[in-house]
Amino acid sequence: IVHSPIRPHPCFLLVPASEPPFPHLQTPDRGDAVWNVRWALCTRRSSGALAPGSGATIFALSSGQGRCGVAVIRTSGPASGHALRILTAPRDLPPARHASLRLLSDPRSGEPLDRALVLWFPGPKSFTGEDCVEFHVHGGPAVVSGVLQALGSVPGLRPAEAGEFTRRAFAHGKLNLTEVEGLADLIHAETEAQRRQALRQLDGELGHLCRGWAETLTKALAHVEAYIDFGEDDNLEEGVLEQAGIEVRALEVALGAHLRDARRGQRLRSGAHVVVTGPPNAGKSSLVNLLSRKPVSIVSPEPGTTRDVLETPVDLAGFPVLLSDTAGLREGVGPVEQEGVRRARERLEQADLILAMLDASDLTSPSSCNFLATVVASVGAQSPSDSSQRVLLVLNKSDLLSTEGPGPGPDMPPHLLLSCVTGEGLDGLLEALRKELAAVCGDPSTGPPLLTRARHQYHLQGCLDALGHYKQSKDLALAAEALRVARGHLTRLTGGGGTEEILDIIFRDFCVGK
Ligand SMILES: Nc1nc2c(ncn2[C@@H]2O[C@H](COP(=O)(O)OP(=O)(O)OP(=O)(O)O)[C@@H](O)[C@H]2O)c(=O)[nH]1
Ligand SMILES: [K+]
Ligand SMILES: [Mg+2]
Repeated sequence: IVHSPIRPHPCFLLVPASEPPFPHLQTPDRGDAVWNVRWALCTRRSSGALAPGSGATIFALSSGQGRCGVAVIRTSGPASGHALRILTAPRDLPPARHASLRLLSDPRSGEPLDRALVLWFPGPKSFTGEDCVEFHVHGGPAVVSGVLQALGSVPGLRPAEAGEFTRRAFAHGKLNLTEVEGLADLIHAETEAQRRQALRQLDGELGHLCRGWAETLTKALAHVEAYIDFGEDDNLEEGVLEQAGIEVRALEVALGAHLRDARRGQRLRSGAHVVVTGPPNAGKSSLVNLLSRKPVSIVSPEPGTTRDVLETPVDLAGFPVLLSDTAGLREGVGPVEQEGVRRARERLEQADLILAMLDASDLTSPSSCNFLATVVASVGAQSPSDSSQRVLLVLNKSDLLSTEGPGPGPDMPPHLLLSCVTGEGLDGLLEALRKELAAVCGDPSTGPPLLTRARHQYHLQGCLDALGHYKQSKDLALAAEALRVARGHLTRLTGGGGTEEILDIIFRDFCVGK
């Protein structure tokens, strides 16, 4: 099988020249690659096995590429059971959802391919909701390609496209859209916090929350529609409109709270911006190298060594971070360094968290005092709410304190002592970073489920705006429409639709007409 990674390029099925399953086709010359591909395309058309459409059964290597201990090959679709039977002939289907040891052989030549564990998942109790099979084979490339070729020779089977198993799971209602996103994030998670957040989303927490909110809106809509239809009717319970108003206001508060947090989940997905700043020679580059455990920046005793902004992705205490080293802040220098200072200030404005660094043995120098008075004071003065920048003051070169200076006085703002040379104070700094990053990114092990994508934020904001229209509209029909728009945003967030449930609720919640 040659599987093109470029979508939507088709996958070519190469059938061994020795065993043409279609006698009316001419056998290609061995080793003639182009011929082989053309010939395979002919057989593909003749067999109809690769016809597009969800009726097809798909197969793919689901574990990573390359040599490994065990490789997992999956199939999904109606011909899965047939394929399993053919590859494990003469044995019959194993019991459902039990690992069974089977000899796999090529259905065309009867040649043994591997002794493997096979799992049979009859639909709908499977990942995709369709009949699925898993082959746990030995992970050598020859075994894997042998089994893939054998599967490709079974009529009705074709190689899966990227993401097709998950798409089928979504189509069969096994996962909603936010869960699909969580699954994608889980596969790509690089840090612990990212993994936790993705797992929570895959578990459906965000989807669950949205469904709860959508239900509230459906109920409010049912109240309003009942009032429109049966307002004159004595049998309608009193205060239905007031009840809808109360529910909408409570929802507005909840949505507002989540939207205020909106950037946090996205930061956790794509990394928080942490910028190291300070006067020249404070040891900023030394700290960046220490935190990233690699020589990202040049360190030297010469002030003004770093000119450009140097950024490096790091895992800080389990959080994904884009760490930037910047030029030391000072005035009255040459044009190149001045440009470096300009870039440093620009980067500082984009920071989620600022690591402000000073030389602890040089706190009384003009550059230190100036830095404390301008940068640290101005950032620290902002309210420490989640939307504003956060700052950690680090006093470096603590190893020089006893010998060279008196150390920080009592009026120094809250700070951490560190020595990049001896490593003293690094644990304390990492712990402080963990706390700050948990505030910047949201702590995925505790807080409410986070909005991890701009799409989530868009729909929640759309919902909130529509609720605003609801409150403003004097006409009941327009109010009902605003609720419908609001609810549409929530259902689209989880990838759903449908309006039928409203009627159900009208008749379940009310005793209209008794
Ligand atoms: N004693 C001691 N020296 C340190 C420490 N950290 C850094 N240094 C030294 O301080 C000097 C400056 O370090 P850098 O990391 O280049 O400082 P910087 O803030 O990046 O300097 P610029 O890029 O020029 O602004 C180097 O000679 C380092 O070896 C420390 O904790 N203790
Ligand atoms: K330096
Ligand atoms: Mg530097």
